Amino acid sequence: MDAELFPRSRTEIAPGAVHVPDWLDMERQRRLLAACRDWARPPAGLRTVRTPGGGTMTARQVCLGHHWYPYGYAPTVVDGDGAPVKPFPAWLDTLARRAVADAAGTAPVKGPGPATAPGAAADPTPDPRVPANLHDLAPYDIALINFYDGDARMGMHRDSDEKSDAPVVSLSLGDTCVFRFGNPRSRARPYTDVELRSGDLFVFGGPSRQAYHGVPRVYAGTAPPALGLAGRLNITLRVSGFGGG
Ligand SMILES: O=C(O)CCC(=O)C(=O)O
Ligand SMILES: [Fe+2]
Repeated sequence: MDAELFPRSRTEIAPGAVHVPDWLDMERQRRLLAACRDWARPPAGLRTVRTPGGGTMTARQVCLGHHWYPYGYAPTVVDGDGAPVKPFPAWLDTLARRAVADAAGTAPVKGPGPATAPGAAADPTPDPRVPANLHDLAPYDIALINFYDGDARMGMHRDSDEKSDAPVVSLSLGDTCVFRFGNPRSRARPYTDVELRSGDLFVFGGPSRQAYHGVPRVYAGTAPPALGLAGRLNITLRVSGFGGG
């Protein structure tokens, strides 16, 4: 869409942390946005997250599969309306596996393959582009969907409440942000600031699975007009490792 002076390309930001620009085309972005709008509805919809210190997170959030709250997971919205968390659909697991394969650079094809309609049953046949070892990964079963509007941002943190070291898959829709990706030891430098735009994929696993990361800035009004979203949505897909579903 943009005529870039320097085209954006797949980049390894840190060991095991890969940025794949423009992974979702506009049609897939629209479908994912429509799904997010459904998930955001009550019950168990978009909520403001309160932190134990008495503060609130500026990004509002909705979860699928397992409900995240600071700092753990529950089957119901224990810090909200108490409703059961919405189910994690099989098509998001398929999408996450394709994302991991594409980010690893083991799959020649860019993009998530045939569009999978939200709500559609997952295709049971293995995707030939997904390397065999990915089929051994436990299913992705958690989605955290963060909505950033106004001055929303997210402080440096680790995704450490899961019991699996499977890579975290992050998809961005809407406004461009600065995604700060650091190291597993501290919130401080070294870190790298990456611009995440609508449709971009970011995967972090391996030695970067426990790296600190955050969103210091969102550029309001930068979403592609064709998407029809004011603000930014981020969808992070994770493997719980909790066992027993
Ligand atoms: O919004 C983002 O890009 C990051 C979200 C995130 O780090 C999280 O939900 O744990
Ligand atoms: Fe995170």
